[in-house]
Amino acid sequence: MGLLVKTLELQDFRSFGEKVVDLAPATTILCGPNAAGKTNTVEALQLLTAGYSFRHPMPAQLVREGAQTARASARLEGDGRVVDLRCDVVSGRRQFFRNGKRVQASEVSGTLMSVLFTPDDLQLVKRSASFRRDELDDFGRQANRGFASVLATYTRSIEQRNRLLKEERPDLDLLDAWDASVALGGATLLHGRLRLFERLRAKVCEVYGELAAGEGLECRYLCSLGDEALGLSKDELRELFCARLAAVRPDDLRRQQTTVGPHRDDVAFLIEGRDARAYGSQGQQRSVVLALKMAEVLLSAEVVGNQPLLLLDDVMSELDERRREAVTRFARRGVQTVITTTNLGYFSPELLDGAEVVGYGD
Ligand SMILES: Nc1ncnc2c1ncn2[C@@H]1O[C@H](COP(=O)(O)OP(=O)(O)OP(=O)(O)O)[C@@H](O)[C@H]1O
Repeated sequence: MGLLVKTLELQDFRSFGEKVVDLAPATTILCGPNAAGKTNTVEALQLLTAGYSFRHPMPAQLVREGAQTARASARLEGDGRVVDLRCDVVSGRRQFFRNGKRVQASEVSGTLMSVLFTPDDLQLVKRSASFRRDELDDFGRQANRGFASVLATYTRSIEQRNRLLKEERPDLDLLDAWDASVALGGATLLHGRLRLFERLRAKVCEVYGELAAGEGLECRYLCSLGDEALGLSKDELRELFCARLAAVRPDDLRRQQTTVGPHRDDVAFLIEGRDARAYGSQGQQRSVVLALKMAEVLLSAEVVGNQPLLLLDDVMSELDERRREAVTRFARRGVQTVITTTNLGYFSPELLDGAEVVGYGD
């Protein structure tokens, strides 16, 4: 069965003074009018399970206006275990605790993974490459504890290299040193990202086939180091990255930025061989995103050996009936799911039947 969230407690968190929500083992529907705090609740659940929030707030924004500190805590139970997760916001800093012991945000995420799906995600195929990279990296941060620090180290070295490139007369010895550091960090990041992508790819295609009556989907990782990077070892990737940095150096100096590396990569989705970004209908693009989210749920279960928590924020109103039914079937497969809505009319009688409805607002 694995770990399930039993209770969420919020104190001076976002719009709440005090709030306690008991979650059902299967589906909990948070229903209420706009601005009632439904997304704030989902945000707290994501923070406690993933260690970050999709809204990327400054810590102080999590504290209720007029209060000094905020607290979100969750009790998880399952397999004879009880785990208490807590996030305090004190003096503008977030502090995470597991069973009362202080831990890093990256350590929180290994306890129970979560997959969040919001209406903004439905644009994922159409949006710029950074959104697709972030989707992979956010998943990677939860799936592998080391991934977050590898990503942070690489991002810092790219920032430093770019800063140097922007100087009037960049010190070329220093640039050599940054190239070595960018190549090392970038190779580690790319290696981890590609392994994750490979595992996710098979599942996305399989789920898409089910959603779109057998229509064929192909997912490709578009690597700025070239297709020869795919399948290389970490050391080989570092060598390739070093060579590419040397080759593009004149261009990088002119453009004052690093033009190759995992921070420039993208993911392409091809439906029946045609790029979904350029040619896909809105419905096809939405099915790709839905398949991606479902694939993340399936892969989370494999990675941590526990079904993840599925968070669906106001997404049902954005989906047509066929895709809502697909989500409903998925939610009924034994994945603990929290869904927010302003209107229960979007839910089928089968979903409502097995769900706990929690009223928000008036
Ligand atoms: N730090 C804070 N202090 C006080 N109120 C806050 C804070 N942060 C957010 N809010 C309030 O929380 C409310 C938004 O809550 P939330 O986004 O959870 O609404 P919702 O129920 O999901 O609404 P919708 O159905 O429109 O998406 C807003 O009124 C906002 O002003």
